[in-house]
Amino acid sequence: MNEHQRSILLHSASRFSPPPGVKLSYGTAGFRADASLLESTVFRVGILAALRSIQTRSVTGLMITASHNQASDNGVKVADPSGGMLSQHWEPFADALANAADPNTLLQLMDDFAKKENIPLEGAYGGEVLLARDTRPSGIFLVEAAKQGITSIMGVSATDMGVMTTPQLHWMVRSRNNGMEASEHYYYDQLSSSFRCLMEYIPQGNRNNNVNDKLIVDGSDGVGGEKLENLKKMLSDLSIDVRNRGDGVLNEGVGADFVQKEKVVPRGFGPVDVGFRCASLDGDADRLVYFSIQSNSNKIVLVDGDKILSLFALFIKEQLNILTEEEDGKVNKSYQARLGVVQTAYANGASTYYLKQLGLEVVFTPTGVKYLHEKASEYDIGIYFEANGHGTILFSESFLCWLEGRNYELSSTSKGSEQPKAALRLLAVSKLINQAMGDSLSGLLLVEAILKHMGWSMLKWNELYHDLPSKQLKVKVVDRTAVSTANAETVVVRPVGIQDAINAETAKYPQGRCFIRPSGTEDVIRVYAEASSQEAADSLANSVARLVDRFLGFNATE
Ligand SMILES: CC(=O)N[C@H]1[C@@H](OP(=O)(O)O)O[C@H](CO)[C@@H](O)[C@@H]1O
Ligand SMILES: [Mg+2]
Repeated sequence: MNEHQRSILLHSASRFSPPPGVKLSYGTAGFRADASLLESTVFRVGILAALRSIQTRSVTGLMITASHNQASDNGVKVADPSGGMLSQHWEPFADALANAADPNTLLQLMDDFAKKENIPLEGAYGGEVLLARDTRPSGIFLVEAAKQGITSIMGVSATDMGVMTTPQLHWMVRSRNNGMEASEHYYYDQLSSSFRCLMEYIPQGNRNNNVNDKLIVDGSDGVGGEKLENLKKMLSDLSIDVRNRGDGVLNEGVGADFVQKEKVVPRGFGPVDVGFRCASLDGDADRLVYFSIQSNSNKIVLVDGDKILSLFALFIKEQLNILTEEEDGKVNKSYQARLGVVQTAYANGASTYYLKQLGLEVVFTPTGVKYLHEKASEYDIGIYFEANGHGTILFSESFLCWLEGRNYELSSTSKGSEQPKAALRLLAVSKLINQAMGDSLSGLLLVEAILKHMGWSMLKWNELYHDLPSKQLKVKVVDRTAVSTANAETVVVRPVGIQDAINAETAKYPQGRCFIRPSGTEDVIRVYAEASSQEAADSLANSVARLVDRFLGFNATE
């Protein structure tokens, strides 16, 4: 890098020293920590996003959020030009940048990386980073640190999009790079118009089925509530009551993570809501779960990401079947779309069984949406979801091209039949559902449209299959990196011996399944267990947690 660039960087980096003794890692979802520790990290991620923009000659994104974590935490992550997560091969560089002890080390790292990756640092190529934050107050000063980082790279500008949901920011990055308008208005417009299109093609018999029509949404006191309020104004076919819009404490006793893990009624909901369809978003609105409240109790019936995935898969499969069937019942061989479903080991075993029974191809990846997203993008239509409610449907370019053509053909030859409607429905889904990442707002509209299409109540949807009882625990250990896993995190390869012990324990339980893995966002080992009864799942999880403690705990005996 030239002297001018060096001096700009040395000057700005000297104002953002990393907190001593703190080692951060990019993890499953970027850097996360107590907000007071993050200023230098965010500054450096600003540099990273700027370099990525120069290298790819495209717009990148920087999002400041700690999602479902407590309000005092914050975090930062980069959106790649596609709108997806930062390319995995940049993560070690992200770690090194964040942990560089002083400005000179930082510059040396940048020099080496820029050489290796062929990134010109002389300001010859302009770049741009879109940045946004969630509603955390600490986001205000962290955005400033990010801007300093971005603009300390010559030729790169920072465009502050303000307070946005994480999926909105990723959507905007993707749109900009596809040459489309990236405004928030256009985002709402695309979602609401494709939703209207889906409603228009609802089968006749189900149009006026108004049972339990109101949807009540818990906004987790985060960014999603307000955004949903805005979106709502553009929808006429849906009655939505938005609660927890930001007056209470973010993520405290509310939100998708709380509802999914605790399976109890979130704050702001009560007995008057029994019988209604309810949904929870998380703090940055990239997760969605549904639930209903059981009468006279604090308990809920949870309809999680696995069931949203199942509903989507069923609908997509139905539309594909209509579209590829010839009038006389034979299958049209012109295009056999590859439909794939992607889950993680946390998916309830009953959902996997159900999806396979439907004849779908189901594959597994490690936890973290970057892995699921990548896998799903290998299909013509790839549907992925984590049980916690993060997921989306990806459509390949070649499939969309074929679909556009088929739609054109059908609109002139088969007017009025189901086939053109199926093509239009699939095209509408591809516009409604966020192609950059899981998005609770677009996911919610698609769930609502499909329930209307099927004429189903939430109860009927929930009856698709019955979840196997499960239990999740966290165990604090001396060093969670001592655990390494294989086969999409279902088998522990290190420390030696623990997997045999887990197997022996699991074998004692009918329909037992259990795995452990180090969390990518918290300093814990997670234990997941499933069995034929809740007592059995609890007991299996507890015994395996004890095993983890024996092998890796503070008084380890193995
Ligand atoms: C069991 C669980 O819910 N794990 C979550 C959690 O990751 P961990 O690596 O398990 O901490 O946060 C991730 C980011 O939000 C999310 O992708 C993932 O599904
Ligand atoms: Mg989130």
